[in-house]
Amino acid sequence: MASALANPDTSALEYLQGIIDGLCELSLKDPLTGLANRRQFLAVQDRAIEVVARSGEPALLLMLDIDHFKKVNDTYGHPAGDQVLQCVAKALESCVRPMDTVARYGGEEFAVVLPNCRTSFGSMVAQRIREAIEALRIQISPGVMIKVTVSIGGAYAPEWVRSTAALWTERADVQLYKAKTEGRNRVFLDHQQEIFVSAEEKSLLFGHLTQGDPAWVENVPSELPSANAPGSMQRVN
Ligand SMILES: Nc1nc2c(ncn2[C@@H]2O[C@H](COP(=O)(O)OP(=O)(O)OP(=O)(O)O)[C@@H](O)[C@H]2O)c(=O)[nH]1
Repeated sequence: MASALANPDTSALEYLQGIIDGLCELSLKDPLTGLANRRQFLAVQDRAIEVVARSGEPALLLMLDIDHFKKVNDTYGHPAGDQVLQCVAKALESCVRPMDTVARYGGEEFAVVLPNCRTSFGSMVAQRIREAIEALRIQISPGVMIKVTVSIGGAYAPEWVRSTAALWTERADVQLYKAKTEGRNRVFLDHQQEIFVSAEEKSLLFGHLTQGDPAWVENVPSELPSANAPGSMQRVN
């Protein structure tokens, strides 16, 4: 955008395009790390859920949180903390495929959406990320090198339930919480093989059935258990 503004020969159309590109960049990227911001992350997550529902290809969501990050800020200062966030962001990007999306979820928390990630690879990928961060040596000032670790929680998008992004994130967050409470610098994945349907998900299911969506009629078992308390988990089959 800056170059478009600086060049007096730039046509009005190019100038406008520059502004639009700049605004898109601002609205989708985290300014500190250059990663996708939460807005873009949510869009990517929604797309991944659609693909999983249509193709059945498993998609993995990893939620990562830097361990004891407050200590980094308190000991070395906020700019050093920012530097750590930037280094971790770069390392995360180098660990995944171009088709995967690394996002800054907020503060010292990151998220990675991995479409088409076979369930047998999930732990391997997450451990590789954990090890890569542990191996980082971050120079925050001349002669001062620090290292950090991350805790990681992951969950696969349910394959036939058109789940919501919020519920998917919640399941990964439960695993992240486990990783934190079990000692940090570790990975926990939701290996739930059976499909559980919350009351909220069930209302989505019924919604589609009443609209007569044939894809849903094909996939839904003939007997669905009745919903009890709101938010209670129900097993289907
Ligand atoms: N430097 C910097 N710090 C940030 C930023 N966003 C959030 N933080 C800091 O991140 C820290 C998060 O601390 P806590 O939530 O206590 O978590 P923690 O110290 O990592 O501890 P655990 O997560 O339990 O391992 C706080 O000190 C925030 O100020 C940022 O953009 N830059």
